[in-house]
Amino acid sequence: MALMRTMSACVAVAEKAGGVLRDIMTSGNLGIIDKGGINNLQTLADKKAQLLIVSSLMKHSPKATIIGEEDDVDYTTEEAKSLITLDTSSDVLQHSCPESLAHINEEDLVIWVDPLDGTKEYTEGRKQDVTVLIGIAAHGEAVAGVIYQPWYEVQGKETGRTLWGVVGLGAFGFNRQPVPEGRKIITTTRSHMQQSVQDAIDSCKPDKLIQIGGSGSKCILVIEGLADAYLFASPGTKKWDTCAGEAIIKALGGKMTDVFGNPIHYGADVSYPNKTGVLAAMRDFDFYVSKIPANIMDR
Ligand SMILES: O=P(O)(O)O[C@H]1[C@H](O)[C@@H](O)[C@H](OP(=O)(O)O)[C@@H](O)[C@H]1O
Ligand SMILES: [Mg+2]
Ligand SMILES: [Mg+2]
Ligand SMILES: [Mg+2]
Repeated sequence: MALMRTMSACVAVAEKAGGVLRDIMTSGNLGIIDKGGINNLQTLADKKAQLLIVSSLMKHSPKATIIGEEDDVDYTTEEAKSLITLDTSSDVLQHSCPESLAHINEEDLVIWVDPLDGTKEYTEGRKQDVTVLIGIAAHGEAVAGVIYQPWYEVQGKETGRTLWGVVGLGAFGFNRQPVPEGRKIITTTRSHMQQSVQDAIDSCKPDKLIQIGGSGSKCILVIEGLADAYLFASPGTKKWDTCAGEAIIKALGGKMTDVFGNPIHYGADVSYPNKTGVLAAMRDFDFYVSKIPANIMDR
């Protein structure tokens, strides 16, 4: 039951953090900082949303390990205390924990927090690409996750939405489109395109390519059946970019690995970068793996 309790808090805090992203965007004062590297920005929203999420989860699930993207956040301040919320999601709590995960204790959990995925797009006003990502791993594997989309539109209104899932239970908060047999639509980076990424895509001969920002937004395309694979043959994403999406995709019967089909490990002691890229698909997974040249990232 520890997993469902923690997951119910993750869903509630992801939604609250989405409110922080909306408020700071509305204020117009984003406080953009360049963290170095290619298109690697931080804003006041990344920091405040992480402060809210991590302070709240430390209080709610004190025995879990929590790893957030931003490393310059002080959890001992008055601001941190004022942002703590112990809300939980009744949508999550109405479900029982799947038997396969019932033995997991709070101290087994590693929570990967990306308070604002798609920061570059956030600074450009590309709000549909922005998400809040919280993934939960146990014994090294992604087991549960929430993706909150603060600017998701319903009938022209930016109401936001929450997609969440637990492996062995299922995934909720979206409608999956019926997907024609054999279709190959690939989604990939918008702002980190390079030769290895293009070569891997070309080798799969997709029917169509969708380039959007953010790892969460690309996972959503796969989850909803609007894309068939998320393929990024390059270093660039980190464990907090992929854990939540991987858990939801797995909960739906799909798969996420590196581009060679090797599992991504999410234990507390792993290195953060996904050095050998990302591949996620709901079906035809082996087809995509078979098309990736073995030396794709050494060229
Ligand atoms: O949380 P941020 O830093 O916005 O996460 C980014 C990654 O840093 C970035 O590398 C990924 O690149 P693309 O948008 O080009 O795919 C992005 O997916 C985000 O996850
Ligand atoms: Mg970032
Ligand atoms: Mg990210
Ligand atoms: Mg981020």
